[in-house]
Amino acid sequence: MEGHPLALHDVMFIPALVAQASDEQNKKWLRRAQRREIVGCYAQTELGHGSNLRKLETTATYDVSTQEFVLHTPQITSLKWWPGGLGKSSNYAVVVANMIVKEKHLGPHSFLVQLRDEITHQSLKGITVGDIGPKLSFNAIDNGFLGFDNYRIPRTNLLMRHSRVEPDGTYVKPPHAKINYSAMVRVRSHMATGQGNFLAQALTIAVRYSTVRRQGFIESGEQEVKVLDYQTQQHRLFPSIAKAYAFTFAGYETIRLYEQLLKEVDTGNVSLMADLHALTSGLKSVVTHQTAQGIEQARMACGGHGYSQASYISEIFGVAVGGCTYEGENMVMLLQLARYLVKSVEQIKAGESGKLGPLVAYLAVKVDGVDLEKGVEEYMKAFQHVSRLQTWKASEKFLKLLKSGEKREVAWNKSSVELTRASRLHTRLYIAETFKRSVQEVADPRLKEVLTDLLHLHVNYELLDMATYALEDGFLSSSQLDYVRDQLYFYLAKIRPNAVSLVDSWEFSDMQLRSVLGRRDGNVYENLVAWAKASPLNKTDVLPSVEKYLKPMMNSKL
Ligand SMILES: CCCCC/C=C\C/C=C\C/C=C\C/C=C\C/C=C\CC/C=C/C(=O)SCCNC(=O)CCNC(=O)[C@H](O)C(C)(C)COP(=O)(O)OP(=O)(O)OC[C@H]1O[C@@H](n2cnc3c(N)ncnc32)[C@H](O)[C@@H]1OP(=O)(O)O
Ligand SMILES: Cc1cc2nc3c(=O)[nH]c(=O)nc-3n(C[C@H](O)[C@H](O)[C@H](O)COP(=O)(O)OP(=O)(O)OC[C@H]3O[C@@H](n4cnc5c(N)ncnc54)[C@H](O)[C@@H]3O)c2cc1C
Repeated sequence: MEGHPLALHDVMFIPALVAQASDEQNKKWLRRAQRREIVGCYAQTELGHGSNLRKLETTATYDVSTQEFVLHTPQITSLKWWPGGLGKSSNYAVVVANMIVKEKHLGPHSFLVQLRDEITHQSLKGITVGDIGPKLSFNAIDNGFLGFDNYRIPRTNLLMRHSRVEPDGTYVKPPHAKINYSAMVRVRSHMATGQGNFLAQALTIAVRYSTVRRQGFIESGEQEVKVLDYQTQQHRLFPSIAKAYAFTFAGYETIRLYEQLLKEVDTGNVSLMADLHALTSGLKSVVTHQTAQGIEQARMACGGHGYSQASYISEIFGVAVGGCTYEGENMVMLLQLARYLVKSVEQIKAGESGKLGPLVAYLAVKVDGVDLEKGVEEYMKAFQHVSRLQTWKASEKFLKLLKSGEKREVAWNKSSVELTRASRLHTRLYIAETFKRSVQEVADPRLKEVLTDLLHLHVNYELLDMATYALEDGFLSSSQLDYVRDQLYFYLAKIRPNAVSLVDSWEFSDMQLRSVLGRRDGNVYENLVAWAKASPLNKTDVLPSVEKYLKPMMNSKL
């Protein structure tokens, strides 16, 4: 769980080579990387800049006389800072640097750079590299820093699948300005399934423990109840079970889209890039945020024992919450999606609704009301309505400020909270729709029935959570919201008998979960005692600190 020092080799280094190095370059590097003859990482973020890539300070200046790039980090803030696996494990890196050719700044480009000797593993001359120190989590990964002192690499180490620098310094542009960002888009496409998996682990622990833990009574009786029978406990855990499934389904779709994008880019078609960038920016932000919230609720649902490291939930939280920051800070990424949404509104206003992509076509279609009792399709229309309402409101606010003479960037900043709200609602609609589509495709009738219950729980929970938007313009009445509440409580109770099976179906082994509370056999109490006895503090009855500190204090006459 604490991560693996070679994780970034597989997660970003190899994918960056696959997507950005030419076939000829990959003949030299890819097989070696796949065989782990060389170990690499993805070094982009700097001490002074992570979000704003256009301001990266590391430069790669082309020297036409030697046909080399000179890599340089001119000041402290230019040091690469954060890349996973960079500090100690990697001997190579894909380094993102601002490329300068014939004094022209050509923006961020990726280079393959050797950092350490392949035999001795010592850092090479001109390179300063090390570990950045302990973090909230991921402490088995050596996130590192990296500086270059006019460090030279061959021209051919610029990754040249999409753009090139010829020996004489002629620059051949890529087919899309942001094609060099593909390694990030890839990870973002995988994050919904990855985060769904973290959420699923925490829920497995909390749900299993909630069937072992007995406390209090619902009705007076002989035996105290399992805490999972409390409606509040179900409300804490079951909507997150639905989300873990929903995120996984949404993630499968974005992974498929990314694979399709890779193929299309190779044939020169970059039309999917903007859509996938917008979609994955929103999805990574909503999913990581909701996952962190869900894991924290799972921890609290385990009461005091949830706070013990024996639960292992705090470890899962630490790793998962990193996703709110890495691969693009969540607010920054929500604002990327918002750009796309505002552009869509502008297209509609210009009478070009026909040009809208399938995921935003609903922004042009007004719905007057819904009959929620007719089922999930009507809920989808309600989600569309609230997302459309907020997207139009936020866009109009921005466009009005622009019209009043504000600079574009200032108008944007003044509208940004509303814009991020629109992005979240749009993404939650997408998650609900992929959940619905995925459940429709399930062939096994018994499985379909249980997943349909989860889908119903999800749409009722989500709609209630968005109620302010739906009430704002009278789209939903308070009696409709009462119906949503009743449905929510109905599905909590309906899911209860299947709750343990739903988490067991994820098939985490005890070794994976590392949790005393979430043990498959349910023998929690005896193992908690064994776990406590194994604490290093219990190795001796009396600690050395007693002689050193306690006794002098206790014997003092003051
Ligand atoms: C088997 C695979 C496994 C994968 C597993 C991955 C995750 C699994 C989950 C859990 C993990 C499990 C175990 C853990 C193991 C390891 C940990 C995993 C990963 C951690 C590694 C982390 C790595 C990193 O963090 S790398 C650094 C990431 N950095 C960022 O994300 C920076 C964010 N900033 C940006 O991306 C950009 O600066 C920006 C915000 C997008 C702005 O870019 P800029 O150039 O300034 O452009 P703009 O002027 O704003 O926009 C111009 C125009 O371009 C459009 N645009 C921008 N980007 C893109 C793009 N990528 N594609 C297409 N279009 C783009 C933008 O929208 C705008 O368009 P417009 O003008 O039409 O509006
Ligand atoms: C666990 C972990 C692993 C990482 N792994 C890697 C790696 O392998 N390789 C790599 O290169 N990097 C890696 N990173 C770095 C990571 O990608 C960046 O930290 C991340 O992109 C955020 O950038 P930042 O640190 O500059 O945040 P900042 O941009 O400084 O964020 C600070 C605050 O400013 C706000 N903000 C910034 N810009 C804007 C804006 N335009 N509009 C509104 N608000 C804004 C943010 O929302 C945030 O609230 C990793 C980070 C972590 C935590």
